[in-house]
Amino acid sequence: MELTDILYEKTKGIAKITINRPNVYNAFRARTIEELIWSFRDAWDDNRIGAVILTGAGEKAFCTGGDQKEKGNEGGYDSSGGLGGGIGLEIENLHQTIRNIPKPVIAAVNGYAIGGGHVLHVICDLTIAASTAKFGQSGPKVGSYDAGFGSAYLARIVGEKKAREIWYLCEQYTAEECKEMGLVNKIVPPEKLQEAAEEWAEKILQKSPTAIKMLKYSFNADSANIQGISQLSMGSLALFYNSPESEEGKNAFIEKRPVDFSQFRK
Ligand SMILES: CC(C)(COP(=O)(O)OP(=O)(O)OC[C@H]1O[C@@H](n2cnc3c(N)ncnc32)[C@H](O)[C@@H]1OP(=O)(O)O)[C@@H](O)C(=O)NCCC(=O)NCCSC(=O)c1cc(O)c2ccccc2c1O
Repeated sequence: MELTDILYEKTKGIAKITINRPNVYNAFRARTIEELIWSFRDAWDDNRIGAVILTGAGEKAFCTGGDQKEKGNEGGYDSSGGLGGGIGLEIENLHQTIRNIPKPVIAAVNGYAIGGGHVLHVICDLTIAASTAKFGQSGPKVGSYDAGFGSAYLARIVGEKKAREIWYLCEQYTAEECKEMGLVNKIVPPEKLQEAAEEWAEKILQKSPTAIKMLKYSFNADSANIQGISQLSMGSLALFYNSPESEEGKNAFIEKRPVDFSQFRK
C-alpha cells in the first residue's frame, strides 16, 4: 500500500508507526485510518515483529482525532455509508486491530493526545509520555463522541468518576496527572521519548511471544463486551453527524469561534 499519511518502519523486531500529518496536529482522515489498519496488520503478519510503537510526527501532537476540516468533504469522511459503518471512517476496525494484534502496542505520546487521538492511546497496551504531552477528550465541544472504548474502557482504567469528568468537562491533563490516574505508564523528557519506547519494546522482545500473546488476550477478554457498545456508539454517531447540533461543533472549531449549543436546549 502506498503510504501518504503515516510512516512505517520495521527494525530489529520492532514496528514503528508514525501518524504523519503535522500540519493538522496529526488529525486523522479516512485514508489515515486505512493506512494505520494496513500497517498494524503487516506487523501482525510478520513473525519477526514482537512489539509495535505508535507515535506522531513532530513535537506538537500525537494525534488530535478526526480531521475537522475533512469532515463532510469528498475524500475526507462523511456519513454517506461505506466500510466505516456509515461514518466514512473505519475507526472501529482500527480499535479492534490494535486490541487484537497479539503483540503489545506502545503509545509514545509526543504532544497533544486529544479526542479520537486520546482514544488511540487509551486502547494501546502501554503509554509512555513526553513530559510536555497533553491529554483530553474534546467530542462534546465539537459535536462528537466515542461512547465505546473511548468512554467505557477509559472508565475501567481511571474509574467512573474521573472518566465522566474527562468527557463532560473536556479539559486537558498533563502527563503527570495522567500517570496519577493510571492512564500513563512512564514519563520521560521529550528528547528521550522514542528511545524509552524502543527500550520497553526491546524488553518485551526478550520475553516468550506465546506468553505475551496469551496475556494480551486474557487482559482483553475482560473488556471484550465493549466492542458491542462501540458498534452502537459508531452507528449512532453516523446519525448524529447529519444533525445541525454536530455541525455547529465542527463549524465553530473550523471558524475559530466560541461554540453555541444553546439553541439545542430549547
Ligand atoms: C489540540 C489543540 C487543543 C491545540 O490547540 P492550539 O491552539 O495549540 O493549536 P491550533 O488549534 O491552532 O491547531 C494547530 C493547527 O492544527 C489544526 N488542527 C488541530 N487539530 C485538528 C483537527 N482535529 N482537525 C483539523 N485540524 C486540526 C488547527 O486547525 C491548526 O491549523 P491552522 O491551519 O488553523 O493553523 C486544538 O487544535 C484542538 O482542540 N484540536 C481539535 C481537537 C478535536 O476537536 N478533535 C476532534 C474530536 S472528534 C474525534 O476525534 C473523532 C473521534 C472518532 O472516534 C470518530 C469516529 C468516526 C468519525 C469521526 C470521529 C471523530 O471526529
